[in-house]
Amino acid sequence: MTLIKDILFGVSIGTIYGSTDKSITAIQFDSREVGENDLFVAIKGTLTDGHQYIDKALGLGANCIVCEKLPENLAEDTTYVQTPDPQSALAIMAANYYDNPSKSLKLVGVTGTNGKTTVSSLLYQLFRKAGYATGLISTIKIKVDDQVYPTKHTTPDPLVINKYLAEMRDTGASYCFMEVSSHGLDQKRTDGLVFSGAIFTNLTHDHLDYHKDFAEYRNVKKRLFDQLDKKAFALTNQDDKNGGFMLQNTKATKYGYALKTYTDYRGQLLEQQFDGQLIKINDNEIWSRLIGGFNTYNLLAVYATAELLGLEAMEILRIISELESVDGRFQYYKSPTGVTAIVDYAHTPDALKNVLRTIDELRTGNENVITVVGCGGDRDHSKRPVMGHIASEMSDTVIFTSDNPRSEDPATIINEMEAGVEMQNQRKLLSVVDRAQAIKTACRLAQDKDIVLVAGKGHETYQETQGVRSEFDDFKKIKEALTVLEK
Ligand SMILES: CC(=O)N[C@H]1[C@@H](OP(=O)(O)OP(=O)(O)OC[C@H]2O[C@@H](n3ccc(=O)[nH]c3=O)[C@H](O)[C@@H]2O)O[C@H](CO)[C@@H](O)[C@@H]1O[C@H](C)C(=O)N[C@@H](C)C(=O)N[C@H](CCC(=O)O)C(=O)O
Ligand SMILES: Nc1ncnc2c1ncn2[C@@H]1O[C@H](COP(=O)(O)OP(=O)(O)OP(=O)(O)O)[C@@H](O)[C@H]1O
Ligand SMILES: N[C@H](CCC[C@H](N)C(=O)O)C(=O)O
Ligand SMILES: [Mg+2]
Repeated sequence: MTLIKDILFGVSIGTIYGSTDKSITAIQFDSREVGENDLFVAIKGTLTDGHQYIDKALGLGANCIVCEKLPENLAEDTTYVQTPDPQSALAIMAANYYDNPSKSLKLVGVTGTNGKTTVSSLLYQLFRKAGYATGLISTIKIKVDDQVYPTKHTTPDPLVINKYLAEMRDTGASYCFMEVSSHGLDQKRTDGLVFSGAIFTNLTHDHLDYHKDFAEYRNVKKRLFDQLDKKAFALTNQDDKNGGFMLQNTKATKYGYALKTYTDYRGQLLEQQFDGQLIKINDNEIWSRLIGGFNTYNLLAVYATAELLGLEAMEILRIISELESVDGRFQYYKSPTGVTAIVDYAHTPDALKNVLRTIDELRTGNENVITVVGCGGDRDHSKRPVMGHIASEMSDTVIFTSDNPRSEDPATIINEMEAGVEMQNQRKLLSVVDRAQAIKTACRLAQDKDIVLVAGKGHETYQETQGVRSEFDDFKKIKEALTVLEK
C-alpha cells in the first residue's frame, strides 16, 4: 500500500496541504535514512526533535512530511500532514504500509517488568512444537518460524515490527508472540496493531529514569490492555496488586492466573530441584525443566494463553514438560570440581531477589553463594542501591562489577550500588570493575559445592562501554574460569 491517502487511513489528522494521491517509496522517521519519494515523520524524541530535520529530509528527496508543527514555509510539490501525535501516526502508517499484518495472524502481547522474554519465548516454543508456523518478537531475537533475526530493542520501532509481522503473515504463520515494553507503549510503537490477547506478568521497580514515577510506569503498561478489542483476551497475574488495575478499562474478556489467589488459572509449586520443578496447574501435576517460583508464574501464564488460543489441555501439558529454559535465564553449569555457576538476566531488584531466593531454596547444605552483579549505565539510578542491598543481604560474598556502563563511569555506578550495603554486610563485599576479572575472582573463591551467580546480562554477548560494544559472554567467561581452575 503506497498511496499517501491509503497510508493515512486511521491516523488522527489536523490539516493537510498538497495531494494525498501520490505514491511514496518508504516511511522514514530518521532523516539520515530518507531516499527519493519517501514519507518523513518528524518526531519529538528524548534527545532531539525530528522537526529540525524536515529540510534535510526534503533535500534527500522526501515527498511527504508528517509532523505535529508545520514549518513556516511549505515547499512546492510536497504534501504536508499535520497530526497531534506523530509517534502514533508513524505506527498506524507502518501497519497500513505493510497491509496490517497483525490482522492476519493471532498476535499476543506480553507486558510486565519481568518475565516478558520468558513467557513469549516459551509460547513460541510451545506453538512450534504443536505444529504451527509461529513468530516471536523478543529482547533476544526475532523469529519468523525457524528464521532468526537479530534485534536491538525489546519492542522495536513500528516499521520493524510490521515488517516482520508481514514476513510472518507471508510465510503462513498463524501466531506471533511479542514483548511489549513500557518504552514501546509510551512511544506508541504498538499503536495500529490488532492484538488477539495480552498478558501481564508483574510490575515492580524499573525504568524510573524514563517514567516520571511508578504511577506513570503503571499507567503506560495499562495502555496495552486499553488497546484490546472485545474479541481479545486480557490475562493478568492476580497475585500482583496491579493485575486488576490493568483490566480496569479493557473491552477484552478478562482472565486471571495466580498461585495465591482464587482465579481462572491456578498453579502451585510442589517441588523443585536444580534440574526442574513439579507444578500443579489447575488439577494436573506436571514436571518442567524450568527452575524457580517465578517460572511457575511464567508457565501458568503460558498454559492459560495456549488454552485461550484454543489448544487442548492435555496437549499443552505434554508440551510444557518438554519446554527448554530460555537463554541466559537461570542457565547453569556444574563444573567437575563441584561448583555450580548460574547466569541469569536479573537486572531489576525483584528479579535479583527472586533468583537469590530460588538459589537459597535449592541449597542442600552449607554451600556459599557468591554473587557477581552490576547495574547498567544510562538507566534508572534509583535501582542501584536497592540491588546492592539485595545482593549483599542474600549472598555470602558479593562482587560488584560493571554491567553495560554505556556512557557512565563504571566506578560511579558501583559506588551507587555500594551505598545500599548495610554496615554488617560490608565484610562480604568486593568491587572489581572489570567484569571478566570479577567472574574469575568469584570462581577462584568458590569451594566444592558453592554456588556462583552471575546476574544482569543473561543472554547478552557484548558489553557496551562509551558507545562501543565488545564481545562478552558471561557463560563463556565462567566456563573459561572454571576450566582453568581444573587444570
Ligand atoms: C529513550 C528511548 O527509548 N529512545 C528511543 C527513541 O529515540 P529518541 O526519542 O531518543 O530519539 P531522538 O534521538 O531524540 O530523535 C528524535 C527523532 O529525530 C530523528 N532524527 C534524529 C537525528 C537526525 O539527524 N535526524 C532525525 O531525523 C530520530 O530518528 C527521531 O525520530 O526512539 C528510537 C526509535 O524508535 C529508539 O531507537 C530509541 O531507543 C534508544 C536507543 C534506547 O536505548 N531505548 C531503550 C531504553 C528501550 O527502548 N528499551 C526498551 C526495553 C525496556 C525494558 O526492558 O522494558 C525496548 O523496548 O527495547
Ligand atoms: N515472572 C517473573 N517474576 C519475577 N521475576 C522474573 C519472572 N520471570 C523472570 N524473572 C527474572 O527476571 C529476569 C528477566 O526475565 P525476562 O528476560 O523473561 O524478563 P523481561 O521482562 O523480558 O525483561 P526485559 O525488560 O529486559 O525485556 C530473569 O532472568 C529472572 O531473573
Ligand atoms: N531492557 C533492559 C535491559 C537491561 C539489561 C542490562 N544488562 C543493562 O544493560 O542495563 C534495559 O534496556 O533497561
Ligand atoms: Mg525481555
